[in-house]
Amino acid sequence: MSLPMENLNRIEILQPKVNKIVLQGIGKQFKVKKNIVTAVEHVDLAIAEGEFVCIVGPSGCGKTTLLRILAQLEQPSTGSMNMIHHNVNKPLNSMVFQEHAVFPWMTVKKNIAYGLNMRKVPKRQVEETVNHFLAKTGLTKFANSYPHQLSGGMKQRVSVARAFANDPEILLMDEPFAALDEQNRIILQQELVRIWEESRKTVAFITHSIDEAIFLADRIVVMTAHPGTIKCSFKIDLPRPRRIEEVRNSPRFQELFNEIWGMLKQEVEKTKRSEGL
Ligand SMILES: Nc1ncnc2c1ncn2[C@@H]1O[C@H](COP(=O)(O)OP(=O)(O)OP(=O)(O)O)[C@@H](O)[C@H]1O
Repeated sequence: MSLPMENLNRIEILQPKVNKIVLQGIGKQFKVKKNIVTAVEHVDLAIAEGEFVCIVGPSGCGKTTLLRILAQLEQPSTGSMNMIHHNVNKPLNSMVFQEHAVFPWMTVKKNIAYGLNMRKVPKRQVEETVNHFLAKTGLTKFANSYPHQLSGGMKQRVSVARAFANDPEILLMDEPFAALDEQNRIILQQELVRIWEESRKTVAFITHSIDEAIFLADRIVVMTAHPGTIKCSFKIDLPRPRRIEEVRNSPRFQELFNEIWGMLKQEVEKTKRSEGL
């Protein structure tokens, strides 16, 4: 069931969970030569502690801009953002990008350990954590390899392992599997779900794929066409732990897909019209 914007806040207040992230009236404008481009406007969004939220929306609607605001890489032009940071000795957030942003001069092991070493975590703990996430992402055999010796899917695994090993309170993921072939994408989605179900970190994950969003998320937020704002939100009431075959074969998956696509399609069509297509 889609939730119109006016019901969103009321429902979020009724949720017993604590909000980890609260965005109110967020807007972002960029100056391009003499013009002003409004990337996002009037974004009201709350993400609960431990919630996995996927954000979908038509191309150019401002998803990445919103994620960069959450990562504090971009300053909003309007509105306010509050994030609860429980343990200041750990990072508030880590970001995983579409293109595997790994350090080419470091081995897989060193890449995964990077954030922990920067925080001067004791060596033994670094070793344990790195070995744990090497195993979780199937990279143990490649611990001493360099990124150029790995496939695209394996490099993206390194990025995911590094983000989890860093142990942030919030994970921000910008289409992390978009550049992968379908088989690798499915395997990484399944691995991500498995790792996340153990840690239950707060996640904001951008994707163009409704299938991927339904499989991963507790809630899917649909954005409008450019300039992007929040259109509606869908609770994904599929049981966990999730297995991709079971999810895709369930009648509920089809229902959710149709409802979400119904909402998203209108925005994609608006985008096409505005581009004169
Ligand atoms: N640094 C910038 N300077 C100027 N304009 C920008 C900048 N970053 C984003 N924009 C503009 O803001 C709008 C939203 O861009 P953004 O990349 O956030 O969208 P998106 O939904 O992530 O797109 P896509 O799905 O295609 O990746 C676009 O019109 C884009 O051109």
